[in-house]
Amino acid sequence: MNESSSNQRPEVVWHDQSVSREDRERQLAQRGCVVWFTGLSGCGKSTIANAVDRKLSELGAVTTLLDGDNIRHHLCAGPDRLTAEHGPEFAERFGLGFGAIDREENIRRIGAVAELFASTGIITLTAFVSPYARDRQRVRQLIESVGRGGDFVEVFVDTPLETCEQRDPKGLYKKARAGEIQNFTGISDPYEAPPSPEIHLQTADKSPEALADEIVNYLKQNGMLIRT
Ligand SMILES: Nc1ncnc2c1ncn2[C@@H]1O[C@H](COP(=O)(O)OS(=O)(=O)O)[C@@H](OP(=O)(O)O)[C@H]1O
Ligand SMILES: Nc1ncnc2c1ncn2[C@@H]1O[C@H](COP(=O)(O)OP(=O)(O)O)[C@@H](O)[C@H]1O
Repeated sequence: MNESSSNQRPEVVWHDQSVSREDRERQLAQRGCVVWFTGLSGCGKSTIANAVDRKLSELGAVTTLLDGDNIRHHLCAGPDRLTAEHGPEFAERFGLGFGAIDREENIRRIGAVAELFASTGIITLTAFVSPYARDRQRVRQLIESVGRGGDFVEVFVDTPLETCEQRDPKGLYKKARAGEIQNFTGISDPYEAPPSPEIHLQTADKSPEALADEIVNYLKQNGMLIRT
């Protein structure tokens, strides 16, 4: 792949690497891809993604899991986490919150990291609310333009808001309803459901294990796991 045409600055030039993606995928006996979970807070993204990760690992696949709460500790930390070490100006510039532009940058960074993993032949699972269709579409474009069509597998974890709010494992819905958290997805901020995800998980009355099996079967059927 040659990205020099997309560079804005001529002094920054794309450098092809000597071990190709195909070499790495042959070695791993799998196809690098991004399995992108999206849905409301509490819909089950982390639980199902962890179950998929474990099942794939048991099948001998090489995987990684990027999970919202963890990524917001470091790569996409908020201003509060950055101030002590980097100072207020840096924290203000690079720290991310939950406004629309902050979420856009959050998803852009994660998309770029996911692309790096997928290009190394790794089955990359991501679990982010990612409420905006345009942000997810941009990641899809990146993954598929650097890799191949079908490398971006969007998984809509479709759990009704009422169920998520009943679960409320972190007490965030309660705080959002009380006005203590602003821009809370589903309460005071939008969630744009994917119109045509590769996998639409209707979670009602299904266990995380059963839902994870649906995803593993999709990956097997679509040639991501060459050894099985
Ligand atoms: N305002 C607001 N809206 C939504 N979610 C919030 C908010 N504030 C904090 N949280 C907690 O942060 C987790 C979502 O982070 P993400 O990085 O996945 O969000 S996003 O993709 O940028 O929209 C989300 O994690 P999950 O519950 O695992 O989805 C919440 O625990
Ligand atoms: N299919 C399911 N059925 C019942 N409970 C579930 C299911 N999936 C997740 N849960 C529970 O819902 C809560 C939120 O799940 P979690 O994976 O943390 O959601 P998210 O990552 O989308 O915020 C957890 O307590 C989890 O055990």
